Amino acid sequence: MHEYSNVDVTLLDGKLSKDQQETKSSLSIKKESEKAYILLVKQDSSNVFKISADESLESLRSGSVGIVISLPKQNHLTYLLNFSNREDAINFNKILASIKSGENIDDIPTSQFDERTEESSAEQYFQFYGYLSQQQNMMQDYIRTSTYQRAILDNSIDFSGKVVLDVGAGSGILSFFAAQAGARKVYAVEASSMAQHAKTLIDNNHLSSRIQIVPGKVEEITLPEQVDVIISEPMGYMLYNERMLESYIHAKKFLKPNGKMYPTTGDLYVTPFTDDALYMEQVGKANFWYQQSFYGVDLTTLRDLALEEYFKQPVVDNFDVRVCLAKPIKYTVNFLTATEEDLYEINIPLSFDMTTTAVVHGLAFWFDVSFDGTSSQVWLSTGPTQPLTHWYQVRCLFVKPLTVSQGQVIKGHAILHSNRKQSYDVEIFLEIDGTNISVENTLDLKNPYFRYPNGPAPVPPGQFHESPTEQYWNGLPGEQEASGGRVHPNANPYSQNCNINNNLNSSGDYDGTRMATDWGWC
Ligand SMILES: C[S@@+](CC[C@H](N)C(=O)[O-])C[C@H]1O[C@@H](n2cnc3c(N)ncnc32)[C@H](O)[C@@H]1O
Repeated sequence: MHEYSNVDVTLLDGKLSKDQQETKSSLSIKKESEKAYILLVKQDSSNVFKISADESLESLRSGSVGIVISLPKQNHLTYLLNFSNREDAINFNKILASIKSGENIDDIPTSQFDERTEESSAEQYFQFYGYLSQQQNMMQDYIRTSTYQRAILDNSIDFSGKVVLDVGAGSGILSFFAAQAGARKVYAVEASSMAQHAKTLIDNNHLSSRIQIVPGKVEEITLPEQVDVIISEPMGYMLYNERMLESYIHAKKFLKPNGKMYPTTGDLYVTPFTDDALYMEQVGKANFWYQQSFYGVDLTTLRDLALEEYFKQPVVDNFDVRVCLAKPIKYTVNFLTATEEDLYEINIPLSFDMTTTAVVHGLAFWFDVSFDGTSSQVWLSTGPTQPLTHWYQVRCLFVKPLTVSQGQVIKGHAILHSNRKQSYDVEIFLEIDGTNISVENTLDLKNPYFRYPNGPAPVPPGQFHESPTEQYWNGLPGEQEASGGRVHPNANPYSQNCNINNNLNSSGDYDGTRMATDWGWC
């Protein structure tokens, strides 16, 4: 069934009685005995009309939220339906078009989410988020959760007495922060079975009068009122994985004019990197298939395919920022102004001035998001110079690296093509400017290689410009004075922040979305 709330209806030839002209009715398209019907129901549950939706029905968009429908079989009665938002009007019109073209109503996707998602992907995705352990994994990412709490509490002026929508509430943790900041009402929308657990937490924290769980997908639920603020944590690997940002943007149909979005902007950074160890590791794995007599079997014909397969996997881990070869390029999305369509294909033109001669093995990615509150702007960064988060950083390798000389310019692009697996195919291309020497690859962001970092990222070789032994011993306590009290030049930037103890889930499997990690406390 397809449902739309808060629809105003007007009979254009004026025959609709005053009683029938009840505003804010709910409209649905239903199937009964193999026939599709449009049903308009008033708030008191009485019917305004029930008409059969078939090929004879005529419809026309009128403005951004209006649709005129005309019923030739009923003396050309003509109604103007004004929807509460543009998305609903577009969706309703699309469904009418499908019905008129003879499509079975059961085969028509019920929402924007369904339209862009394979059923099997959605099933696995929401099953994953139904586990308490997965919610815990995110909640225990201290940098992530603390930054959200600071962003909300530092801007309590945006929340106090306000109505808030939490998109993908999970455990409800962000809804609790909104309540702590004084929100009058929070609608916590959650599509997985975690919704029930969140309700338990809300009841037990005596907040059921202020936080209301709304089970379901944000694309498919209705709310009784428009909201002042939308909060969410929709970021996946490389910012865009999971395609949940589209659900976050979709939720703007519930936002009052000039409402706020927490987070407000997302910046994806891209830069070329060099890392022989990573490159050789991937080639080494594929070289297993070079064997001519593995238990007496010749495997060699599959070696090239294996290489292709390994290099299709984006690598999720952390690295020392010195593997980066140029200042990163930034691609910004403002969630207040972006549309869902803007995220279908993300095209990032690239141009880097090489300040050193190097072998470029691929492109490195990370992201920052900002919370633009009225009192203060707060940032959450997943960059290699910042404390590690459960998003790590992501690197996409070329099968053949590119050797570039100092002073040369490399140009190209990174294009993220969305797919129906709630992820992206990542197309990367680089060319040395003024030559025809280029490299390219297309990777599958849905299937990354988790290269679990067990401690600080190693310093790239060749970074010492003084004797490391002298530096170390002169830097020991008691030697501070002798060394001029300088900070050890190769101090691990993370060691002061967090001890990260990563464990894969017990089966060692990739869990489909975010890696199962066990976050140690700082
Ligand atoms: C990354 S988790 C964040 C959970 C929680 N907000 C937090 O910060 O800890 C995303 C949550 O959004 C839910 N979700 C994803 N897409 C959704 C959608 N379209 N509608 C409703 N919930 C969704 C998932 O089930 C998951 O629990």
